[in-house]
Amino acid sequence: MNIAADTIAVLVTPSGRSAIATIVVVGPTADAAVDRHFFPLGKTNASTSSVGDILVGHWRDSAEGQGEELVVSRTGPERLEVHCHGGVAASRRILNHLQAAGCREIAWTEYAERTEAAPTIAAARIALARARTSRTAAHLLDQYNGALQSELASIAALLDSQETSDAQLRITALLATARFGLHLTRPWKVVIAGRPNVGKSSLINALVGYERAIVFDQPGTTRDAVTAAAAFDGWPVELADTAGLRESDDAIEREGVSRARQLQSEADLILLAFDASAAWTDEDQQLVDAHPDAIIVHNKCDLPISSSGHRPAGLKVSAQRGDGIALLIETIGHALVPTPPTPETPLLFTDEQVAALRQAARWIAEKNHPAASAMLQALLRSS
Ligand SMILES: Nc1nc2c(ncn2[C@@H]2O[C@H](COP(=O)(O)OP(=O)(O)OP(=O)(O)O)[C@@H](O)[C@H]2O)c(=O)[nH]1
Ligand SMILES: [Mg+2]
Repeated sequence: MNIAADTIAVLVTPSGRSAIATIVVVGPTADAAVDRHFFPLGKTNASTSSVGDILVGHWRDSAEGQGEELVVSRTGPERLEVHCHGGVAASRRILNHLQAAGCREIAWTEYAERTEAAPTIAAARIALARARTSRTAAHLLDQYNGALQSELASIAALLDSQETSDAQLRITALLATARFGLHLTRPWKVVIAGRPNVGKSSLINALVGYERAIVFDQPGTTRDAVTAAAAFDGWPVELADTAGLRESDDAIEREGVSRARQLQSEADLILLAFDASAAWTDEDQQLVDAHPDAIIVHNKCDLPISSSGHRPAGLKVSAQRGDGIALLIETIGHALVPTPPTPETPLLFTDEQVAALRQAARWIAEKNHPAASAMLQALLRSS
């Protein structure tokens, strides 16, 4: 049987462990490809089914016995869905059969791009699958429902009617959303830094609620950076515990300290931890001066607080007892997103969107309005 190559097969469920996997087969030869391997229990097969039909049967190739029992449903004139066992091997086997029957396999992301009405909508659908919290998903759902799309259309209309300064203002406002928007699919990076033995590992454990990092009463315990996924106030965070900052003769510890400094430079937010029961030192002050935007955390507040030295204001916590941890979590959430966007706010949430809008802004500044307009049109509509 000669089956044309413009029929596609795509796995639309994630490749994790799930009960059921769904493979969409769409194109002029979808029926023939499925009929090769699907043997229904009833009289109706893929070719003779009507839209809405759900068929139960077995999937096998000629060399196999019974094959796998599964369900095929017709969801369009040239569109079938195969619902099989959710294991990776089960869906792979069916995809291999469909490929051998002439279907072209594509990734679900490409399928989203082909089937959604516009690039920003497809991008939102792809990003939604990567959202880690319901709060980030809500903002992405707004974009899926057209918030960004309609803002881009308004800007394009302004450009077309020569209202370029308004268009420029709206683009600038949109670009300002990128810092937040890009984090909807990438966790904010929060690093806990401080001198050895102040309780950094204890803090990460208290913040994530389980024993992620080793806590020990010897300074220099944490060598390599330890990360944990968490969500604060609904914002996904990658929390990193790092080696205590000090000069050391130990090569491994030195490597840990250099890794700690590297992570600090990449962080969205730094928590500087100090031991409240110990005297405030010049080294402590140097750390605070080097990171003026950091959240200062005075740990071990269950012990008598040392009054020696000029200890700056900060959050008082006890990682060991849990005192102050709830307030610290709230403070982190607020520091990451001081003013969360209201529902339905248009947001830029991919690097491509940011690059395109920056380029459009440059073109408007250079008075090349047709190029800026074309850039927006490319974002608005699939080619
Ligand atoms: N009393 C008291 N002790 C604490 C508290 N937090 C940590 N400790 C103790 O302080 C010691 C060091 O704690 P860690 O969490 O390992 O400190 P660290 O900053 O990660 O240390 P390094 O990895 O060596 O840099 C341990 O003995 C902890 O039990 C606290 O809130 N109160
Ligand atoms: Mg540690």
